[in-house]
Amino acid sequence: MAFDVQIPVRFKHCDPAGIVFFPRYFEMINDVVEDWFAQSLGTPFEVLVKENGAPTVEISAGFTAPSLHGDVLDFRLTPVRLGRSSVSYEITAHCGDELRLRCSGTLVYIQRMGKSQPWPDSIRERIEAQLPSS
Ligand SMILES: CC(C)(COP(=O)(O)OP(=O)(O)OC[C@H]1O[C@@H](n2cnc3c(N)ncnc32)[C@H](O)[C@@H]1OP(=O)(O)O)[C@@H](O)C(=O)NCCC(=O)NCCSC(=O)c1cc(O)c2ccccc2c1O
Repeated sequence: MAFDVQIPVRFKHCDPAGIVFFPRYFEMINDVVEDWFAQSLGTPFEVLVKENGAPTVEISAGFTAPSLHGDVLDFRLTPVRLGRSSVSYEITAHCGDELRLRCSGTLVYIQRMGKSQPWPDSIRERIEAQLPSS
């Protein structure tokens, strides 16, 4: 089961050429992950960060067509691997039928500013239920 969210391309996202500048895509990707935790995993980051964290340890992205101010991007996040303390995901963003980006990333559940920790059962169970093989 995937998590879907729309993000409109705003003036602040665009470079002087009028297209989304790539660091802004990484901010959008983080927004998608934050929304996934809040809306789908039952743990908003503002709650999670009180005693824990979830830093990204690996991320890669490919950009297949430019996005313009006013476009509405349909982001889809799919968790693809769940470990003891890590989760790997894939994200796509489309505008209409056109693929604009692909991304794969891994984040790790940690003690605040510390070492990796096993996922709490409440989060683990929700991610497990969303893995493609489930
Ligand atoms: C995150 C670390 C502290 C982990 O180090 P540690 O020694 O505790 O654990 P391990 O090395 O044994 O690994 C645990 C776990 O992670 C998997 N893993 C580690 N590295 C990779 C990798 N490169 N690619 C894929 N997977 C990896 C490993 O296989 C283990 O998996 P299991 O499932 O088997 O447990 C340490 O790595 C670290 O500090 N890294 C630096 C992280 C960082 O600075 N990232 C930069 C961006 S910060 C960021 O994005 C971010 C920060 C926050 O504070 C947030 C807080 C809240 C929400 C989001 C945040 C956020 O996005």
